[in-house]
Amino acid sequence: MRARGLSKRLGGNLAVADVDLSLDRGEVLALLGPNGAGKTTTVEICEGFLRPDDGRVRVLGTDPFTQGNRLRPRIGVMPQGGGAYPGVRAGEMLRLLASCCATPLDPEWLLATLGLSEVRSTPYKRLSGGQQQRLSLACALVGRPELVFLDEPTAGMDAHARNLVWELITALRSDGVGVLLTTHLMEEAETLADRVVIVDHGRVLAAGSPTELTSGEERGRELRFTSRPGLDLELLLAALPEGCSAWESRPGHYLLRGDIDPQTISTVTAWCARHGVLADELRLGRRTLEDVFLDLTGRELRS
Ligand SMILES: Nc1ncnc2c1ncn2[C@@H]1O[C@H](COP(=O)(O)OP(=O)(O)OP(=O)(O)O)[C@@H](O)[C@H]1O
Repeated sequence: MRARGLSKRLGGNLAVADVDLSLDRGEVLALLGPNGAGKTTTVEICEGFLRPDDGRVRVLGTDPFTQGNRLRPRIGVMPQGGGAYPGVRAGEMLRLLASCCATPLDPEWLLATLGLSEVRSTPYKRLSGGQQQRLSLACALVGRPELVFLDEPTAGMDAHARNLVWELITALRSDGVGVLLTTHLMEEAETLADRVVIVDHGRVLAAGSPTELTSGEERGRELRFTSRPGLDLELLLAALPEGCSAWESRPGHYLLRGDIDPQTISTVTAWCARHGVLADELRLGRRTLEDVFLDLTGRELRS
């Protein structure tokens, strides 16, 4: 899949602004961003449900909007919120879909893999939110798609169900399926994705593998901690070795970058002691995707 310069205006808002994406077979691409970032709109353009105002997208060699009939049998779509006739039973729905596909997966196998065997005879409306989500995923996969679009695939799931879904997505990748998923969970993007595209307000803020986004040799290590806002960093900076930088990334959140060794940590805690405050949540290591988002926008991903 290749998309270049996608833009879409919805209700006066620029929901998607000049977005580039690419996804190969056997690859997981995560669109990571907070609510309203434009993830669903971008995915719906790639699925062919929305026509972009600008830009071009090709999915499996087709234009998804004008050649949807050719494309649909080859892709799987798990929309946000799912949706089905309320009285239909889980197994019945999956078998019905399987009967429309040329070479379907075994519905019973899919139900078992997603932990749904025991609710195969339960009407859709009586399934929990997480079970409805998993059934929606099973429906997206039953036709053995070459490429799948998963919009917030684990939203509302408990940890056990989420792990089942993560394992299945990993297995899809091993089978050569391309997976485009949206998420606002950085753990999900970090665990599953080969490449992550961070979006906010419809725009791509950063793109790369989780390692590229979170490390980068030039950045060195990072030390983060929280404390009282507005601490005077002058004394700390003077005591730090050359090449270290320190700043308050947002009120009460302090960040040090550079060649951080045990002495640096001792300097930081001594500086805190001089201010009569505790260095809370002191954390040394590489950045998380959450940190990347915070550094780019000054906001938390979940906000
Ligand atoms: N049909 C619509 N009419 C007007 N504005 C819309 C419409 N659909 C979405 N928007 C707006 O477009 C922007 C992007 O929405 P979109 O649903 O693509 O974001 P998202 O990243 O998927 O968010 P979420 O995680 O909440 O689903 C938001 O500002 C949203 O309010």
